[in-house]
Amino acid sequence: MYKLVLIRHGESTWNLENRFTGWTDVDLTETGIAQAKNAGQLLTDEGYDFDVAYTSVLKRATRTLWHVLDEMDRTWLPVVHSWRLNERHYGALQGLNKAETAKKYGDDQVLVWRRSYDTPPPPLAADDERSERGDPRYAKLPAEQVPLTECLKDTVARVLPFWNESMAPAIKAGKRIVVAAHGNSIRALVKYLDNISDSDIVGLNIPNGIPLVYELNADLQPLRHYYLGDSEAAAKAAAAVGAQGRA
Ligand SMILES: O=C(O)[C@@H](CO)OP(=O)(O)O
Repeated sequence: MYKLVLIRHGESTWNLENRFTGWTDVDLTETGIAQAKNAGQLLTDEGYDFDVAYTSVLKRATRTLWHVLDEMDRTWLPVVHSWRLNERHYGALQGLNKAETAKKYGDDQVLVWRRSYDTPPPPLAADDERSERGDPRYAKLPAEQVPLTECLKDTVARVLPFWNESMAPAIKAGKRIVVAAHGNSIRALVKYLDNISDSDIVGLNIPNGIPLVYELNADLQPLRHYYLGDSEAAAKAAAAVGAQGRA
């Protein structure tokens, strides 16, 4: 049996301000730092240890990982960064307040933009100053691979090659891995692992900074999954994430 640990980053400044974030590179708040440290402490208390860590190229996930590894006295572990673990790109919604957007367009429309499997939010214009095209961290990608918007289906399509080519082989080689990523890149992975339908994935929300453990069989099929620590608190925090897009 293998174990895979997924952690959504701690609270970010734009989580606090309730703004659509996507690929915008905002930092953690003090609460977010405390959540990340707490996740590291929980993992230590429960006897977890890792051989390799994975994260995105965004600082809220990277710094979450740093705090987790620091708490575990594992700052020396190899860390693999990939843009493929980035948050789902939020297109022209990046920067807007979620509740205000729901006031303007309605809760149902915002739910579609936030959680539907295959309807992307309106795209950014390529020359919009918010576009990440031209950002040095994506310099090796062809410009058209730097998204202007994404639905979850698009995110699944770019997370899965990384799972298949890097993470899954590492797990099968016996490496214990921890992944610090984002609400929707984790939803993409969970949808694939648990084979969740396009309609059921709408109801899945991932809370900040709580380790989500997947137990996998030899073929990397999930046997069970659970949040470490207080499961009621995790369920409440996930429901609160769901409510962020209401007017
Ligand atoms: O804004 C975002 O990028 C994500 C995660 O914070 O939000 P949501 O939960 O609305 O998909």
